[in-house]
Amino acid sequence: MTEETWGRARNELLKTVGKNNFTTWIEPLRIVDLCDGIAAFEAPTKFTRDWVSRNFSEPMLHELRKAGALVERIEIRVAELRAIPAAELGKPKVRKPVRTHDEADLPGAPLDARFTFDSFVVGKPNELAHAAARRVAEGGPVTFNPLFLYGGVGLGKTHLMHAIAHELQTRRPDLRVLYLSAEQFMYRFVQALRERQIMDFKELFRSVDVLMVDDVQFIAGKDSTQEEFFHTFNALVDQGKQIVISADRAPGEIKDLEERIKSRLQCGLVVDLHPTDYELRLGILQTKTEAYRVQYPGLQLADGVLEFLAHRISTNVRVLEGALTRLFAFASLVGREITLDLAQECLVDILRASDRKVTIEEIQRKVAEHYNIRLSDLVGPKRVRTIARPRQIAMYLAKHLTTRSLPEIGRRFGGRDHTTIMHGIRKVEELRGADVQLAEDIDLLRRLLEA
Ligand SMILES: Nc1ncnc2c1ncn2[C@@H]1O[C@H](COP(=O)(O)OP(=O)(O)OP(=O)(O)O)[C@@H](O)[C@H]1O
Repeated sequence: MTEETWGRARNELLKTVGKNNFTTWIEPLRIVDLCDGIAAFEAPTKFTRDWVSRNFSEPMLHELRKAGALVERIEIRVAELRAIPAAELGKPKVRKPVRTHDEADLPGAPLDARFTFDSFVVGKPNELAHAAARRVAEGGPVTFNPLFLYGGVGLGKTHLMHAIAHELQTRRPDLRVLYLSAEQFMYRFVQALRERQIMDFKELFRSVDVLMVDDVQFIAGKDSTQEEFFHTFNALVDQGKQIVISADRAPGEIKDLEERIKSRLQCGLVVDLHPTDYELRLGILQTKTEAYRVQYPGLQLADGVLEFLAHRISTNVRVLEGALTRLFAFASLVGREITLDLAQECLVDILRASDRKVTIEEIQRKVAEHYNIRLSDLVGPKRVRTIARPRQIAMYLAKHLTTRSLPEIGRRFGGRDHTTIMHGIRKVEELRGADVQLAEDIDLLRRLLEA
C-alpha cells in the first residue's frame, strides 16, 4: 500500500520536477514508512538527504497527498550502508586496500544505472569523446589531465561521466571516485564555510583518486567557489589524480571564469561532443527501440518511422528519447501500430519545435563561401565540376536540413527540374562513402548551418 501510494506520487513527481531532477534526487529515495502523518524515506547519502529536504519536500508532500496519503510531513534519514559517517569529515582517511561499490562513502551525486558505455551509441560526432572517456575509465596511469568534455545540451556529457564512474567501480574498486555537479561542489563548499568545516572539506576533496565535476560553467562568476575549485584542482593534479570536467562550452568560452582556471582546464585533453548527425540519431533510436520492443511486446513499428524521427528531430538526444518514449506509450495505450501518421499525430508539438530554421538561401550562401565560388554561379547554369559539385552538395543539404520538397528546391536552384535535384542528391550520397574530403565538408557545413 505504502509502495503503491509512493509509486503514484513518484509518477507525478517525474512530471513536475523534470527527468533530471527526478533521476538524481527522487529515484534514489526509498520509502520506509507511511503512517501517523509521517512519510519516512531513506536517502543514499547525507548530501541527497539535505538537498531533497530543502528542495523537494514540498512537491513530495503535495504529490503524496494527491495520491491519497494522509501525510503531514516528510522525514528523510540516511540509509545505513551508504551513510557518510558523521566523523568522516575532518578525520584523515584510513585507506582500505580494496573497496567495493557498496562501501562508497563519498558525498557524490547518485549515478544513473542506465548511463553506461554499453548503452552509449558511438558515432562520428562523439567518437573522440567516447574514446577519451574509455581511456580514463581504464583507470591506468593518468595520460591527460584534466579530461575536459564539452558540448551542447543533451549530447551525452553526463552519460559519459557516469559511464566512466561505473566502469571504474568495476575495474578499479580500490579507487575513490567522486562524481558531482559543480552546483553540488558549491553547495558543499558553502555548507562547509557555514559550519566552519572548511579544512574537512579540503581534506575530503583532496583525498579522492578521480574527481569528476559536471557542468563546471555553473561556478563562473562565483568567486570563492572558483577559488576553492582552483586549489582542489591543483592539489589533485599535483598528486597525479585524474580529473574529468564537463561544461556546455570550451574552457576559453566560459564567461566570468577566472583566466587561471581557464588555462588550467585547457592543460589536458579538451574534446567536444558535436551536434548529432543523422546516422547517430538513427543509431540511438534503433538501440532504444530494442529496449522498447521488450517492454511493449507485440507493438508493431512500421518501416521508415525511425528514419523520419532521426531526420526531423535534430535538437538533442534528450528530445529524441522523449519522442520515442511518448510514441511507444501512446501506441500501446491506443493499441495501434506505430506508423508515420501516428508519429505525426502524437509528436506534433515536438516536431513543430524542432522544425529546422535553416533556409535554402543560407545553405547556398554557406556552400558558396566554403568553396569560394560566387552565389550566382552556384545557382546558375555552369557545369564545370568546381561549381557543379558544390551545387549538388547544396542540394543535398537543402533536402536534409529543410522540409522543402524537391520541386521547391529546384525552383530555388535557378528553376531546375526536380529530377535534376534528385540526381544531384543521389550523386552526393554515392560519393560520401568513398570521398573522405567530401564527407568532411558536408559534416562541417552541416554543423555550421545547424549551430
Ligand atoms: N550517444 C548516446 N547514446 C545513447 N544515449 C545518449 C547518447 N547521447 C546522449 N544520450 C542520452 O541523452 C540524454 C541526455 O544526455 P546527457 O544527460 O548525458 O546530456 P548532457 O550533455 O549532460 O546535457 P546537459 O548539458 O543538459 O546536462 C540521456 O538520457 C543520455 O542517455
